[in-house]
Formats: sequence, C-alpha cells, structure tokens
Amino acid sequence: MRPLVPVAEAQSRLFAMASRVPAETVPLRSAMGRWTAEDILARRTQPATDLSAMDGYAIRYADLPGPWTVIGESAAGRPFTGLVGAGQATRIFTGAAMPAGADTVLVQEEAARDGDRLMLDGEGPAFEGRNTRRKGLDFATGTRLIAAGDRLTPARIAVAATGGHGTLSVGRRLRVAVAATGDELVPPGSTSDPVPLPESNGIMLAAMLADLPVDIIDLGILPDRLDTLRDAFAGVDADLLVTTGGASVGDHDLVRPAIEAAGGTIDFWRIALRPGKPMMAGTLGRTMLLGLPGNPVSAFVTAILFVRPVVAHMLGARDPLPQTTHALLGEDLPPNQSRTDYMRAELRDGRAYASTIQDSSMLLTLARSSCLIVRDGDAPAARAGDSAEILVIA
Ligand SMILES: Nc1nc2c(c(=O)[nH]1)N[C@H]1C(S)=C(S)[C@@H](COP(=O)(O)OP(=O)(O)OC[C@H]3O[C@@H](n4cnc5c(N)ncnc54)[C@H](O)[C@@H]3O)O[C@H]1N2
Ligand code: MOO
Repeated sequence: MRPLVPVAEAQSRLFAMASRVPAETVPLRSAMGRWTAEDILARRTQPATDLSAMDGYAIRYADLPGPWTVIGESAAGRPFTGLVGAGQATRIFTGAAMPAGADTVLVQEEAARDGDRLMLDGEGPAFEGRNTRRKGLDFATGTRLIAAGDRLTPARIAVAATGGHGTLSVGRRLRVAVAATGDELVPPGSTSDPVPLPESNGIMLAAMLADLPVDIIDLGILPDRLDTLRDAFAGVDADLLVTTGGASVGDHDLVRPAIEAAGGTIDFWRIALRPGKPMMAGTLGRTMLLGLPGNPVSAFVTAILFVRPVVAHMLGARDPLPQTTHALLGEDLPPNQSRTDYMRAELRDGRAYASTIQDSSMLLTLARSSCLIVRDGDAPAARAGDSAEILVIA
C-alpha cells in the first residue's frame, strides 16, 4: 500500500484541486456570511461633512465664554445654510452638519437660553472642535473597507452600506451533496427497533456546514451496492460530493470503486491521521469528492480538517484552515504512534483532559468533548502541565 498522506499535504492538495465558485452580485441583506470576491472601496467619505456629536449649540471656540445670539437651527438632514459670525450660535443636534463659521459645540447641559440669548452655564468645551466629528473621521472615498476574501460579518455589511454600497460581489453559494452509505443505516427516528443503526453522519455534516453559505443536496442513505452507488454518484449535480462510510478495505467498502465506475478518479486515499485514516479525495466530472470514513468520530474529525476548509476555500476564503490554540494538559499522555492524533478532550479550568477511551465510534465521548488535543506523529510522552496544541470544537 502507498504511504499515508500527511494531514498538511492532504490539505494543500485539496486546495489545489478545488476551484473557487464564480462571483455573483447580491443585495446587502443576502450577503451575511459570504466571502467577498473583490476589494470593497468606499464610494463616499464618512462623515461627508463636519458633524455635531452632541445636542447643544454650534459656536466659534474663540467666542468663549459667550454670550451668544442664536440665529437658527441645524438638525440631522436639515442643515443651517447661513454663516455663524462672531458672537453668534445655532441650535444644533447630534448628527447635524456644523454650520459654516462654527467650529465647536457647547452641550445643552452647559448652556442657559433666554429667547435668542445664549449663555455659558458650566465649564464649556475644553478645546476647539470639542463635540464635533470631522469630515472623513471614519473613512474617505477610496478607502478599502473590506478586502477580497474577507468573510462578511454584520459590522462589515454595515460599513459597506455606509460606504455607499447596496449590493456586493461575493462568491455564490456552494452546492454540497451529502451521501451516507451502509446497509445497516436507517433515518434517525424512523424506527424503535434497536437493531438498525440510526444514520448520524449525514445529519452531523449538514449541521457542521449550517453556518456557511451552502445548499445541501441530501442523497440520503445509499446501500452497499456498487451499481446503486455508481448511479447515484454519476447523477450528482453539485460542486462537492461528501460521502461517509465504505471508505476502508472491506468487501463492502465500495465508495472508491463506485466513483471510478461512475467515471471519476481518486486523487489520494488514506491519511496519516487518527481518527480518519481511510479518507479519500477525488473528482467526478466538475464535482470534487471527499469520501469520509464511516466511524462517526472519524467523519467528524475529517469534516473539521478537510470538508469545512475545502468548502471555505471554494467559497473564496483566504485562510480556510481551522485555527488551533494552546492549553495545558490536565494529565500525562503516552507517546503517540505514527499518525497525527486528534484526541477527544474536555477543557476544565483551562486544562485539557483527554478521554480515557479514544475509540472512533464513540459519539457520546465526542459530544462531551470541548476540544481535540493535536498530537504529532511519533510525539514523545507528554506530562500534565505541558502546553499542547488544541482545536476547540464546542
Ligand atoms: N482491515 C482494516 N479494517 C479497517 C481499517 C483498515 O485500515 N484495515 N480501517 C479502519 C478505520 S481506521 C476506519 S475509520 C473504518 C472506516 O471504515 P469505512 O469508512 O469503510 O466505514 P464503514 O465500515 O462503512 O463504517 C464504519 C462504522 O461506522 C458506522 N457508520 C457508517 N456510516 C454511518 C453513518 N452515516 N451514521 C452512523 N454510523 C455510521 C458503521 O455502522 C460502522 O460501525 O474502517 C476500519 N477498518
Ligand atoms: O482512522 Mo479510523 O478513523 O481510526 O477510526
């Protein structure tokens, strides 16, 4: 058998294979969570003119300590069009344009007014320009507001709106087909008979992609039959096909021959990873294939390390890999074997405690875990208190 592919090499080979989705223009209301296809530049300056930051009176700082004559009013959207001269002031409100001639705002809590006559009633503004926002304080026309390949967040959508955009160019939504394989599987909740195994990988994968701009095409549960699998795979109309199960070497592990029978090619198979060794990657026409192992924890770990990053890469992300961090180990760990290990673990009081049994079928252990401890292949034994690389999962 060929040597196992290291995790990082598998990731870079996948990114090289996976093409990016084309761009489309969407209204801001549909842009949340999408990746920008180009730099977004400001089409206007913000603020477009000097504004008041407070409710009060627009004055000339040089006229302090007053008194002043109030000659008009400037409200947000309804500016004062005249000129504020020596000894003059206008009423002004938050967000209103500063009238020509005025440079400072006296807040109304520090002012006393009698008809047109305005007097200082407090300390007054400490410096020229106090309580105003200068033109261009936030950004000027042409400023890059969002870089190409950034993911759109609520704040980025708001800054795009303020920058004069009503639509944005983003990567289109990705079509991901998901197929579970296995004669032992039934849909979740479909029977009270304890013998058949409820399908969980497909539903878990859909949940793991739920926060991404992805449309799931659910191929359901496919039987362990070469002709059925071949026909189902050949009919897929998606950017990415993710299968689970049937990836290993048993007589009923048919995903690989079925992809080949459908006219596809397997680019690589078997990763230096635990759990998740039998994962395969390939292409079927214009559809990319990720064949995940059937063991539920193996499917989860390969989805974190390969499916989500490939999906993010295809959607236009610049930095699609999951971010790891560090934690102190709660207990000693034995030396690792040759595959990179992602150990299910709980984070308690900032320390990571690995589960006693690391079996790739155990979903309850996974569901109780908040992180995976990453152990390099052939890593030596580690001691409680050592720093370890972890991947937070919950
Ligand atoms: N002789 C060898 N046997 C195995 C090897 C090996 O190298 N040599 N690798 C083992 C490893 S590692 C893994 S991981 C598994 C993966 O095998 P498959 O991808 O072929 O998975 P299945 O055999 O179809 O299923 C494994 C296990 O998971 C359950 N399963 C499958 N699909 C689902 C689903 N959608 N929802 C819930 N549970 C599912 C299935 O019932 C099995 O119990 O192979 C080892 N064997
Ligand atoms: O790699 Mo398998 O995924 O150890 O259980």
